[in-house]
Amino acid sequence: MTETSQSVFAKASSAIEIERAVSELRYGRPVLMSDGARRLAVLALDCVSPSVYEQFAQATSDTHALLLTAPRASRLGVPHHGDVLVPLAGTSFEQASRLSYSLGVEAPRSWQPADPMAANSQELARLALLLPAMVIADVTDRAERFSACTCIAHAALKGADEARQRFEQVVRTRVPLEDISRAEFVVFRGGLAQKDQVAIVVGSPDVSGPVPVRIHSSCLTGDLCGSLKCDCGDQLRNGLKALDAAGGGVLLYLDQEGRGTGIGAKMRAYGYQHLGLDTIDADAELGLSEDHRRYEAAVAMLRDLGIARVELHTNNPTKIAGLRLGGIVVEGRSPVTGRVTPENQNYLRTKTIRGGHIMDLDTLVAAE
Ligand SMILES: Nc1nc2c(ncn2[C@@H]2O[C@H](COP(=O)(O)OP(=O)(O)OP(=O)(O)O)[C@@H](O)[C@H]2O)c(=O)[nH]1
Ligand SMILES: [Zn+2]
Repeated sequence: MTETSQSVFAKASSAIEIERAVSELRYGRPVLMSDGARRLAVLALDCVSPSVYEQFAQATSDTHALLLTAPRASRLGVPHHGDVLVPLAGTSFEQASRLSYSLGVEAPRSWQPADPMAANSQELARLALLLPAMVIADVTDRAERFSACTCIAHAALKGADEARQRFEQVVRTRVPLEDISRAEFVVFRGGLAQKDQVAIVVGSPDVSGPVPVRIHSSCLTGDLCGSLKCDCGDQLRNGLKALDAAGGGVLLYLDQEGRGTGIGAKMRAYGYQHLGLDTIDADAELGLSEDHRRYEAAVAMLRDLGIARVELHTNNPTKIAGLRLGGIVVEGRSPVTGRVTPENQNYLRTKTIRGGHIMDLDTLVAAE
């Protein structure tokens, strides 16, 4: 064995540190973040039981604080443009949970702007598909109480997504699909703390020219169950048909449930939408910004399939920008529409007005 091959597994890379931290947070255990001088203990409120929260409060001698992200702080009326920390001394688990994501809560009386390391802990929540409700304490002078916890370097978080976008094909095989002449599912594995991703190759696209490509974010409710609350199911099936009609293309089915926030957050947001909030404000109540999706995985999959130029099937300008950022040439755009229903009309209107989606909703409504 050479020295080089020994060292590969001897040293934890930034990506490994992050994946370990993500896993620990999901199991409700604290992680330590360090910048060399300071050590912060971080706990994801979304995953802990009241007893673990109380243990954490004790171990930090009640110096723990709650991170309120900028969207949540703004919804609560905190007069600061940015993330803030709210001291939690004497605050129960239920009170902390209400403060981080319930409706109709009063603004906290005491808060301070979050320092960059505390604020960046929300990156771990994003990767873990958890609400960014992080309980944080500076434990520099009592780090031994957390010696059993995974520790990550703060610097590891910056640029980690870009650094870890290597994807490998695992398997490629045919799947007969209704109304589609020929389809192959190509499974990719890799990325940072990500599940397997799938590219559906429809027909035999000519990769020497611009390839018709649809980037579809997973939507359990719409894709699988025919939910009327969004247009995803129609877009998925219409998208595949459009690629077939174009003589072949690729649909990237990305593991990005709830615009990259996860099914738990999406269902909480639906609960708030039933009470009258629109899709963006509902996410903001949960501390989430408008769109958490990233497109490095899409770029890597396209490159692996030999595709450098695309005709993108989307109404979402962010997807176009995401591919361009990764060096894919987007030569054109085709709209992808689904049925407009009484249940999804407000959602589509919000995406158009507040989200910048390119959609002539009035014409679509008139055509129904
Ligand atoms: N957080 C949140 N996510 C939602 C909501 N409704 C739908 N989604 C998610 O939004 C995403 C929609 O993805 P896409 O079908 O790719 O749609 P898009 O971003 O509108 O872009 P195009 O369809 O390409 O125009 C899916 O991940 C859904 O799960 C919602 O109310 N809240
Ligand atoms: Zn949907």
